[in-house]
Amino acid sequence: MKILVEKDYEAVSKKAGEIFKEEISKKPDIVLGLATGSTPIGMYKELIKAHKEEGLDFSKVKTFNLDEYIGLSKDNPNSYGYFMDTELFNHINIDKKNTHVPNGKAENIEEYCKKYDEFIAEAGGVDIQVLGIGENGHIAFNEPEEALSVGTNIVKLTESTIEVNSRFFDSMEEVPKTAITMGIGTILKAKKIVLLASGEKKAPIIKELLNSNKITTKLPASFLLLHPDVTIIVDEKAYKG
Ligand SMILES: N[C@@H]1[C@@H](O)[C@H](O)[C@@H](COP(=O)(O)O)O[C@@H]1O
Repeated sequence: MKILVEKDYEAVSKKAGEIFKEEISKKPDIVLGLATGSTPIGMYKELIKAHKEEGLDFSKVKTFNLDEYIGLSKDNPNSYGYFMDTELFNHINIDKKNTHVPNGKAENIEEYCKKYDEFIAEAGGVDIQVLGIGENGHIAFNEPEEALSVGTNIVKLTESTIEVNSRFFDSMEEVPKTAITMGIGTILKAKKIVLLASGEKKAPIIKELLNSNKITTKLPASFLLLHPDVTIIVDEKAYKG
C-alpha cells in the first residue's frame, strides 16, 4: 500500500486527478470504477477541467459506480445516480450508455446484483477504482460486520452511516436504510485502486488502517491490504500517523 500525504483537500484532488488523467490518456477505452460521497468531488472537478481545457477525451470511457441507495431513482437528488450526472457525467463527453450506477429501483435486486458483477466482467473489469472511506472503515457500502459479501449485494446500513449520511437529507427518517454495493471481492478485482481521505474526521480510521497488519471484517478497508496496487492519498488533517 502506497501512501501519499498532500497538504490539503485541493492537493489531494489534484493528485488523484493527475493519476486518473494519466490512466485515461494511456487507455482511451478505460473502465473506471467511481465513487460518490463528498471526497471525490474535487477529483471530478479536476477531470472536468482537463476535459474542457486539455481536451481529455471520455468518448470511449466506461464507468461503474460502487453503490446506490435502494428505493431511490436516478431523478432523486439524493441518489448516487443523480450525483454522478451532476458532479461529473453532465460536464464531460461521456456516452451515458457507458455509465453504470447500480439501479436502486431494480425489480429483482438480488438478480440485478449478480448481473452487475457479470456486466463489469464483460466490460473487461475495472482498470482503476477510486474509493472514499467511511468513518467506521466502510468502503462503498461494505459496513463492518461478522461477514462481508464477495460480490455485489444488498446491505443494511449501520446507524452510524445513516447518521453521517443524513447531512444530505432533510431528516434521518428519509435516509434509506438499505443499499446495493459492490462487494469486497468486486472491489479487489480492480487492477488499480486509489483511496482518498480528507479532514480530521477521517484521521482515526486512516491511522487504524495504516497501522493494521491484519484483515478483519470489522474494518472492511483492511481488505485493501491484500491488493497489490493501492495508493492512499490523504491530506495532512486526515494523516496523523
Ligand atoms: N457509500 C459512500 C462511500 O462510498 C463513501 O466513501 C463514504 C464516505 O463519504 P465522504 O467522502 O462524504 O466522507 O460515504 C458513503 O457512505
